[in-house]
Amino acid sequence: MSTESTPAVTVDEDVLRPPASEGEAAVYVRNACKSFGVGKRRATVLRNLEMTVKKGTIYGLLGASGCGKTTLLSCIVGRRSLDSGDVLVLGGEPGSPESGIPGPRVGYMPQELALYGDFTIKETLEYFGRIYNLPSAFVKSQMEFIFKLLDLPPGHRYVKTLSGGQQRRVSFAVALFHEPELLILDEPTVGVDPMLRKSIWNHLVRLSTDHGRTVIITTHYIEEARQADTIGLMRSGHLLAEESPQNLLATHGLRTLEEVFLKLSRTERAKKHGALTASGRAVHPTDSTQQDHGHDNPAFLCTTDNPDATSAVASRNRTNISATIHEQYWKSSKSVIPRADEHGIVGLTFSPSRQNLEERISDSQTVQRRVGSNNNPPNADSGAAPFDSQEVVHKSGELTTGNSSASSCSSSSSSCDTAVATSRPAKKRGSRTFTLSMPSGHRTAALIRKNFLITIRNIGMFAFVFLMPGLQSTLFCLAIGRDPTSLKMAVVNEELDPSVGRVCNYTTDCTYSMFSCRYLRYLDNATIVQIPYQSLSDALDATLQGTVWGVIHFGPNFTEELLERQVDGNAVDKETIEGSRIGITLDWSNEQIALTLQHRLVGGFNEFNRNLVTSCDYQPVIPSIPVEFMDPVYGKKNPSFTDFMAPGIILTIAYTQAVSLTAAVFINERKQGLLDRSLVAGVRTSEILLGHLVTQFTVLVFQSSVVLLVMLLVFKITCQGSLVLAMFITLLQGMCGMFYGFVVSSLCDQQTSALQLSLGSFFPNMLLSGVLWPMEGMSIYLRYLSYFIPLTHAIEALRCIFARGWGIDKPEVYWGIFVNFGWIVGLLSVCLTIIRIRKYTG
Ligand SMILES: Nc1ncnc2c1ncn2[C@@H]1O[C@H](COP(=O)(O)OP(=O)(O)OP(=O)(O)O)[C@@H](O)[C@H]1O
Repeated sequence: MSTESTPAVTVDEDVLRPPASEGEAAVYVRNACKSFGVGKRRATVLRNLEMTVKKGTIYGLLGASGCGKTTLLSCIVGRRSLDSGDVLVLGGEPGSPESGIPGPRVGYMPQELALYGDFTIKETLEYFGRIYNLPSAFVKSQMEFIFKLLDLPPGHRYVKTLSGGQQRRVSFAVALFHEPELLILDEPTVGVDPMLRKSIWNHLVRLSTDHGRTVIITTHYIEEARQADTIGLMRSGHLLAEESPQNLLATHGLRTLEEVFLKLSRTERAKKHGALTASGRAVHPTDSTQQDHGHDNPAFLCTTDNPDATSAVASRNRTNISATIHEQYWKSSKSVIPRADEHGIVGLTFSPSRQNLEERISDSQTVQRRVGSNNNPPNADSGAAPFDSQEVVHKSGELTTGNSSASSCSSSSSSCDTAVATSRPAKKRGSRTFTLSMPSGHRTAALIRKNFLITIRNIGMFAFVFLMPGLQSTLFCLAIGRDPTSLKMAVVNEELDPSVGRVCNYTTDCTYSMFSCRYLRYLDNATIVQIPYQSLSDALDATLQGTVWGVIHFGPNFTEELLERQVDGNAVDKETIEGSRIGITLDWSNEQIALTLQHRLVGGFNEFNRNLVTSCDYQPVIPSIPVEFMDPVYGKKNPSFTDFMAPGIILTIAYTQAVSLTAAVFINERKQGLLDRSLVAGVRTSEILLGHLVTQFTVLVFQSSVVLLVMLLVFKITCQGSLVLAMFITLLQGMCGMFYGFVVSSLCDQQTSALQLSLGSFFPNMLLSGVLWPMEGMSIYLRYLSYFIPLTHAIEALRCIFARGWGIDKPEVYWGIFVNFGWIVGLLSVCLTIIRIRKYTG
């Protein structure tokens, strides 16, 4: 690899030290037990497993599918915890600052691809470079090197367009990229051709022998593991052997590792058979070495195998084991200080005291040199800021600080050894160091950038985010709340001559004799389409057939009877009343349409009546009722249903869009292994949440603005009050949806269950919150329930702003805001609790 382009940075002289001495252990596992499931479904995957990975060596972990390799690795990188037993990684328990896990001291390649399909190869490496805060010069030179080493396709190629083997190589490149002290690779050579496999192994050997890196690798190609320093042959959750390949072959007198593995498996099966026969239990003849589902050999029973084991015994065992392991570890290990600092990468470093650290920093300032090879990826802050001030550790009342380049400049490892050795006995098992961690700026910025890029690059997602809200609000305004038009009504006018088809010859003449025709003129033609019928029976039949929505019927003497009624007032007989009646028969199967027709027919009669008085000087046909509706206090006299529904629709769009964008964020990343990779790299859940929060909030502001603009400007929905307040309530509602989405996303493992939970919230929200129908129409019990729904109060508040022009001083408005805030805080707490319980914490 070229050394020309590497920048001058501050590093420790000790960084390029030779491989670690025999006694040093990078990973130390004792009595590891791990089970999945509960009760009868409980399956033990790791059984009292013991493993020692020496520093500066390659450890090949081999075993049949399902024997627990991935589970073991996930416990080593701290993504899962053991039921009992201990793991020490680089001098500390995973998750403790001493171990450097999570953080840049470890490079982890999970079994899943763990890549963003919408990133190019170059962007992928740059992204992880940003996560690790690597300087751009280092990223550039390292990229050249890695592209050549792994024979990667051109950097502009999108990951999703690569072949399976190419994608695995990119995933491998990510693990290698920052040149970590410990590489944990879960099947990196799957789907890789033999030539490239050889070059990968050569590179791993170079990393361990020349630069003292430690590698743990699982592979199904047993023979390629000959190049490893140590091989762990794993079966049924424990190691059958842990030896160098040469020793294994020599001891068993066999030619291949595969033969050794089969021999050991058979021996163990025979032991198991013996043990079970002795205990009177049958062994299934098809028990295979190829498919490993655990076994019941009492010799390998973990405490967790026995569900009845008392917690006291388990706890006592654990304490004894813990005490022993620590003693053994610190005896066997040379106990160098954890070396995140050795690489000059930002990381948590345990140090016995602030004073000691400061001494080391002051020493280090004299040791500056140009990096001779790329095995020491420097921190972007190298030489400028010795401390990553965001990573501050409180331990036993002391303040110690995570350090990048500064502590890497410590004068010598032996002084560090002394420092750690003296501090070690003070460490109490189980008293996990409390880490005060503010979200880091560079990681959060990288996550936000990543979220935006993914949103923009994914066409489906882009359309959903940027076009959907406008489309939804347009569709709502066009489809909902408008009055129905072109409703066919049969007209049977027996005043007219049947021989000419009973069609009115309209005229504006006041003396025109037929009131029936005069009335029909005042009907709203846009709403009612009049279809003449010869007889009442035909018209009723047409209504029964669904051809028309109803019938308007005038008797043969309609005009005379009406005039008689006008003259005689209340003294008319029953026959006159019936003869002067306009008979309306309606199809009420569609209430909204029938109500519209009723409204128009009555309205038309009022117009006809008024016109007779004003234009033609007639007396009113019927005396008007003594009720008059004055101008409304709020709203319009004839509001459209759209006005009523608009606030609810605006808030529903904001809520559902936010839920649908966030409900799957963790699920996707978790399934693809991206969450594990990010968390092992040192990304914190708070940063992931913050990253999504910033991205989604930006999207939400855009979406809410579009919805309000479409509704208010394009479709002229009335807003009497403050637009800023309306926007604020819409954003709050969107945030409720966002946090509900985060809860769903952290709770569900599958997209289908996330979808069900999201949809499950949509309908109760919609139906109970008063979006579709006034709350006053609900039963009193249902109303109480609806008061707990976040949408209910927000809709009420927005309606008051839109229709009444009220401000924040009114209880209806500020109550809507309070309730939304309450929901946001509640949902955030639930989300954080789930994350903590389900161990997504970084
Ligand atoms: N979350 C889980 N819940 C239940 N069982 C699990 C879970 N994860 C793993 N297992 C089970 O634990 C066993 C060991 O799985 P693991 O993935 O560790 O095997 P492996 O040796 O890595 O296999 P492979 O080589 O095929 O990847 C398997 O039987 C698997 O079904």
